Order: sequence, then C-alpha cells, then structure tokens
Amino acid sequence: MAAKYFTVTWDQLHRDARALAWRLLERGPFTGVVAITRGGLIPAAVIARELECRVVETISIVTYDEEERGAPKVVKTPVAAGDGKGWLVIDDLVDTGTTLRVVRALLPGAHVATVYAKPAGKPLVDTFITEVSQETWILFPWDTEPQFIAPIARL
Ligand SMILES: O=P(O)(O)OC[C@H]1O[C@H](OP(=O)(O)OP(=O)(O)O)[C@H](O)[C@@H]1O
Ligand SMILES: Nc1nc2[nH]cnc2c(=O)[nH]1
Ligand SMILES: [Mg+2]
Repeated sequence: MAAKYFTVTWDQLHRDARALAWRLLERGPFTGVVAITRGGLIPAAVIARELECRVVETISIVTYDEEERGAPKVVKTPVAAGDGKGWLVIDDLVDTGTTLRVVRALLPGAHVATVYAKPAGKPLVDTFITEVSQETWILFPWDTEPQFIAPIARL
C-alpha cells in the first residue's frame, strides 16, 4: 500500500492532458504520437486531438502488477516510429523511470512527455505537467469508482 493516494477524475485528467498539449505545441509539429499502453492511451488521444495529429502508434511495456513493480517486458514495439525522431511519446505518469528507460532506448530521438511525474522519474521526461511526491500512488479514473465514505467525525 502507498503512503498517500492522489485521485485523478476524468475531468482533471482531461484538463491536465490539455495543459500538457499547450506546452507541447511549441515543441512540434510531430510526425505522430506514440502512446505507451495502457496508461498513455487516453492522454495520448486527448493530446493527438489538440495537436491535430492523426497518426498514433503504440508501444507496450509491462512493468507493474497493481502496485507491485517487476522487470519491464516489451510486449509490443511501435512499427512506424523508427528511432523516434520527430515523434512524441506520451505516458500517463513516470514513477521510477523504469518504463521510460526502456522506451528511450528504443526511441532515442523522440520527445517524451507525461501528464504526472514523481521525482525519481523526472530526469527521463522532456515535458510534464504535475509533480507528486515519490510516496504518492496516483489513482486514475479507469482504475476507480465513486463509493460511500463515512463522515469525517466518525473516522
Ligand atoms: O516509471 P515507472 O516506475 O516505470 O512507472 C510508470 C509506469 O507504470 C504504469 O504502467 P503499468 O506498467 O502499470 O502498465 P499499464 O499502463 O498498462 O497500467 C504507468 O502507466 C507508467 O507506464
Ligand atoms: N496507477 C498508477 N500506476 C503506477 N505505476 C507506477 N506508479 C504508479 C502510480 O502512482 N499510479
Ligand atoms: Mg503504463
């Protein structure tokens, strides 16, 4: 279990992904977007829409099973992105940087962006929007659902 949780709603994710698109505008234009599946898929869709980029590729690296980190496994490489030059790589977050280290080795020329970043992974990212502490676990809307909680006075 993480020490703290940071819950991101659909609205917040949309706002933060659009804020990232604003920052990326001056770094483009890009030949295409590479989404790191699965977490990067929705941010990549929002950003591709804002940057009017129609070409979207995917790369799949499996690093975590829920909150448990394992060795990164590349289960799909992008077909069209070459060495990444002119391409924009998008992920939802960088934590330890394990996933992005693998991605950067495969696509050394790409511009790498994430919506959220933790301190240990920040050096692996070219552009990000929101930083959270290393001990915080980010909860995304696709992994959560609203539920009843007890009044504060009863906690
Ligand atoms: O910087 P790191 O320590 O590598 O952690 C960040 C990665 O972990 C999560 O992916 P995960 O492996 O859980 O797969 P998923 O995107 O399919 O959920 C997240 O979406 C990032 O891709
Ligand atoms: N959902 C989620 N996945 C992660 N993978 C690595 N760190 C995180 C995190 O904080 N939240
Ligand atoms: Mg991921």
